[in-house]
Amino acid sequence: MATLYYDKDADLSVLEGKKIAVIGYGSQGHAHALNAKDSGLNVVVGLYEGSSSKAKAEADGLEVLSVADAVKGADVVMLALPDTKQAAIYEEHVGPNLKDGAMLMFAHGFNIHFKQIEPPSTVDVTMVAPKAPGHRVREVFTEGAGTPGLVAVAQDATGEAKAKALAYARAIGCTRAGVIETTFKEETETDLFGEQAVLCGGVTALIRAGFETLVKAGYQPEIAYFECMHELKLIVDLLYQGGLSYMWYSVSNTAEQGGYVVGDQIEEMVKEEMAGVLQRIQSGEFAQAWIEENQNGLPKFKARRQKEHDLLLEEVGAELRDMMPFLNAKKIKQES
Ligand SMILES: NC(=O)C1=CN([C@@H]2O[C@H](COP(=O)(O)OP(=O)(O)OC[C@H]3O[C@@H](n4cnc5c(N)ncnc54)[C@H](OP(=O)(O)O)[C@@H]3O)[C@@H](O)[C@H]2O)C=CC1
Ligand SMILES: CC[C@](O)(C(C)=O)C(=O)O
Ligand SMILES: [Mg+2]
Ligand SMILES: [Mg+2]
Repeated sequence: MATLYYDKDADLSVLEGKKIAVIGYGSQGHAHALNAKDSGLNVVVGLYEGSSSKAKAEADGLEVLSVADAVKGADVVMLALPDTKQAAIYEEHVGPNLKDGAMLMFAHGFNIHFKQIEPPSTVDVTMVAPKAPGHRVREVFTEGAGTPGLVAVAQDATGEAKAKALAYARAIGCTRAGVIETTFKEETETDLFGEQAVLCGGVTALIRAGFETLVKAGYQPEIAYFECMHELKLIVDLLYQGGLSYMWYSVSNTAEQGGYVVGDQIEEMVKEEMAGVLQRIQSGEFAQAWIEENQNGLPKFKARRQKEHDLLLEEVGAELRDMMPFLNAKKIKQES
């Protein structure tokens, strides 16, 4: 049985009056910094000169310092930086300025588990990994709720690492929903597997394949979009609220019967592939390839991102979302 922590198990006062440095102000960083500030903690943000996030953080009422100055004297340092940039930034700006007894934190275990960062024995090393995209971590918090998270301690130099990590989890709203105790290894491997095989890779593959099958067969792209993408959110809402049973209860019996028959076929087709995906994560093969792709300047990653952006699915979807102002549709500028 998993060990779960809620607000009642996390004492925020252990971090009150301490300097909390959130390094990076992207998806996770902005949510951590703002939620922790709203929880009454003393937060500064660390960014590089010229960062596009700097003006945003300042407009949000946060003090922005260089990474080195943010880390100096900090009691807690959360590395909310892209995984593949963390090691170099740690080496140059974080490690040399980290005080003894500070807590170095991660939102994902990649760099500790794959040994890209090896902190000194004088600091606590912990993780609070929200199981949600950062923008939702912030939005849900402002609605008075929270996103679930995972907590892990890799190194306990002070004897207080877990209490401080739980206090941080409370400050960003995770203990409102439930925080599960884990290890860096378990978080890293399950997170990579989830995002690759199910949440991001798996789901988008099903959407693209469904959309393209219908369009190729001559059906209107707008109908294919509603069927394979828009309605997915409404189905997922049912899963989120009541699990598989509530979703099956809400859809028609015809959908349920077809869903079982075809769903079982698809499951059979992907299970072996999924085992391979997990094996490549566990062996470090995925991590190594991803680190090398970054070292080469991301040619394959950028080409694949452009291909996704250029899909008919994306063009049709943007037009339809524009007709539904209540969606608060988001537009992403494609980097060159
Ligand atoms: N995205 C998510 O929802 C989730 C992410 N995580 C983990 O959280 C961590 C952060 O990921 P994510 O939030 O996606 O990252 P983002 O890419 O969204 O944000 C990265 C931030 O780091 C800044 N940055 C980049 N280079 C430097 C530098 N040299 N010095 C200082 N700041 C820099 C960026 O600035 P600029 O804007 O100028 O580029 C940006 O503010 C990762 O470990 C990730 O695995 C965990 C759970 C979910
Ligand atoms: C599902 C993707 C994720 O793991 C997350 C939002 O939890 C990430 O790395 O962004
Ligand atoms: Mg995740
Ligand atoms: Mg992830």
